[in-house]
Amino acid sequence: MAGQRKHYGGKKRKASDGPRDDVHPGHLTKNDECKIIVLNFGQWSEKDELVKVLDANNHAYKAVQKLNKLSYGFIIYESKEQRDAALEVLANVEWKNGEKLEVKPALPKRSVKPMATADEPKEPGQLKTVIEAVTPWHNVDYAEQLERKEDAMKKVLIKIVRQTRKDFADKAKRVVEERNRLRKAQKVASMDDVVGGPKLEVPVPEWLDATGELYLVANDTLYQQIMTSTDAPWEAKAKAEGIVGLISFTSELVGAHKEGALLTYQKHTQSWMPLSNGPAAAITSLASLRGHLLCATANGEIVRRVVKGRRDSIEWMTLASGLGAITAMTVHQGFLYIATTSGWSKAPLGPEATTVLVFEPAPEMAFQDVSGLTSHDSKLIFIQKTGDHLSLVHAETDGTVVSSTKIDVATAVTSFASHKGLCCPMERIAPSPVLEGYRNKCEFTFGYDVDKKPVVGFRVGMYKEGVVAVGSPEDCINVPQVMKDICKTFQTYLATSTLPVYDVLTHEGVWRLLTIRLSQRTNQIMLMVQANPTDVDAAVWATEKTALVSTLTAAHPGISSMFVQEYTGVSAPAEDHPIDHVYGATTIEEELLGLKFRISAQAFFQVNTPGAEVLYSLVKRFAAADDKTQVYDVCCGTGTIGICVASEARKVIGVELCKAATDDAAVNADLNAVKNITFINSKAEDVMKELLRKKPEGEGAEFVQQAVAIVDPPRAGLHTKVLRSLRDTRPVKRIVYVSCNPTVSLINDAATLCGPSTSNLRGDPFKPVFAAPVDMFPHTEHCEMIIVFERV
Ligand SMILES: C[S@@+](CC[C@H](N)C(=O)[O-])C[C@H]1O[C@@H](n2cnc3c(N)ncnc32)[C@H](O)[C@@H]1O
Repeated sequence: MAGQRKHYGGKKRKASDGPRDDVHPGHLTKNDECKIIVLNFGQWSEKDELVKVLDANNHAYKAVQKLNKLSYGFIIYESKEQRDAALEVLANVEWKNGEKLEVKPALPKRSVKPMATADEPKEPGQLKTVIEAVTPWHNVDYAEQLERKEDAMKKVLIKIVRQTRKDFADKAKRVVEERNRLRKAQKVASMDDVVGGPKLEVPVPEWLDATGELYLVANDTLYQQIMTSTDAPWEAKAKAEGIVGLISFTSELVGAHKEGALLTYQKHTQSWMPLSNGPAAAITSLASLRGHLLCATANGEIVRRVVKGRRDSIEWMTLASGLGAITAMTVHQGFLYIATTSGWSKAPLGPEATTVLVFEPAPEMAFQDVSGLTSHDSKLIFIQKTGDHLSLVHAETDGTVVSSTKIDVATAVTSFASHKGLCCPMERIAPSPVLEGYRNKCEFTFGYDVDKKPVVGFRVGMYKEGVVAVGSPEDCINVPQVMKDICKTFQTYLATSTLPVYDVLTHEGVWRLLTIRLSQRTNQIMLMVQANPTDVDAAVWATEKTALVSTLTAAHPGISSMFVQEYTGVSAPAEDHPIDHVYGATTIEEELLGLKFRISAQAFFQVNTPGAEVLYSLVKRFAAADDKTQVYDVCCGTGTIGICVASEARKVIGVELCKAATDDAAVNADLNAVKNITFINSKAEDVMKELLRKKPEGEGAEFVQQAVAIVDPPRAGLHTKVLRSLRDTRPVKRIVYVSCNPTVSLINDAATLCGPSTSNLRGDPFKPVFAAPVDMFPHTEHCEMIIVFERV
């Protein structure tokens, strides 16, 4: 470490002295007021990309900030006034792919509030216990955690449809505008006479019809209408004997059987699967309210399903009674509407609606003989018997009829629903094989607890919400015991150390982070201590490191490797920031699916080893590689996925940014005697285009007929250049996308792979064909998701 070490050699401050009180931690700097956050920076990992766009637009600013790890960036201005004026201008500036910059004023650092201490009143929700902060779902039954994650992943699949549909609609609009412009320029009367310019037709792929379907049951048959027009044909889809209610519920189509059971419709097999028991009284209609299933019963009640555990213990809570014969119901624009034999009523959906519903008449809906009711795109849609036939009526909320179309497949309907489908079938979530102590890597923070005592553990809330207090990891169920023990030893050591822990608010102090890696199969332990020894005398620092190594290794003989990283910066260091090896081996070894993997300190490795085995087994199955397939393992880390699939493929090429990881990957191929794999140390965006275009090389290259890309990018998702190259390379038939951030970057990347082609985005679109969530992080809301894309 260059530079002079001073101050702490003279024992000015000790860890036990606590944080400095004289520095106001929540101070607002001038810069904080003058920043704009660019939210959709994600696909451009470097700030230069934004600089280019701003310069091309002659935009004045002071600086651009972007951390490689984050998917957003900042533009800094000289003054608040300049910032405010820039906001409007920037909203119309486009990234190079035509996407508009998504900008808003950055939150001032005021949001970083002073650390709350035990004697200060706490703002509700600000401070949590460590267990709440690290494993917020620790109290939730595991079966229910899986249920919640499955529901969240289904929403991802629905959002992919919506986003892609929107992209097609926007493209169609742009085409019409362009044709109009040309029509005016060429002074011709009709669009047909326009010479040049894009074709008016923007064909929308069929899978996008999943956004809107109507279902009805008549003659014991389930019929479906794709909502392209009100008179679109009704198609028989499946047998539906005894189905007396239908509802789109957490993205599944749920049916109520006349004998009481609730069933889910399986689109791909066109069959019904049991969901749960129904209430005691016969069901006449179903509705979905804030994630709860409501049933209207033949005895005039509305009851809510209360699930205890994972669908195994069901109770029914009565929300309203004495309503007469309810023939149909739906939630629509803040009300629960019911149609009964004596007219319509509606109940406002206030906060108490999941415990009690109070109905009032809805005279505006003066429609008789209604046997099905749903809400779609701000309209009420219902089925009404008029004379000897049924009509499908679309109406406004004030009762105005927008359209009424004869239904010609039936004269009586037992149930009816609108349904927004998933973009592709999804497997049930694969649970984590281990629920406790599953993390093979943890990053512990040094800091002060709420009583200002130095501690090594986890922050008890979000830094951005002003929480800097740290708590002991002792109660964290996802942390292995040996890691907790090492933290305890370090904490005892802190009490004797002359060096204080780092204070994130004053940027003073030394001990910053302790990363522990534990190989779950070989029990080797690697430690990385991050410290800021700027103000420490060099000799003192050297003595301290020696003392630390001997204290920790004496107390924990399992420690096989130790590093120290000196870092003075404010936020996280770059991936390749140097680390000093201070003890034992430089790597540890882990085993996965019977294969061995060397792991270096800076290389990525999946944090849940048995979970990774589940994930990789699925990826291998979905990649469906054969001896005619060239596999690209994009963002390959230590080569784990590529090495696991290599035995089935003709050839595998791994691409990875981190040098330590590609070095490991090459060693790992040798360790496992895998010969048909090579690794390239590079940013994927810099090499993928060329790699994909290159003719297969090496032994058996002439047999290669298709390419499969397995992509496992960081949270920001794939770089646009990689997405473009994948789309624009015809031999890429299948993409297996493994996402650790499905609710954000996966949706965007899927829309890019599947959306309309543009001048920047060439090649036939892909379509999602299959999805499978994997729970790698029990007791937290995080979920890993795999989606397989194939060419349309
Ligand atoms: C989620 S990890 C997956 C690693 C590996 N597939 C595995 O399962 O262990 C993402 C990897 O992408 C790498 N990475 C990040 N940005 C990259 C880029 N622009 N090009 C290539 N690799 C990148 C990271 O270093 C990290 O190893």
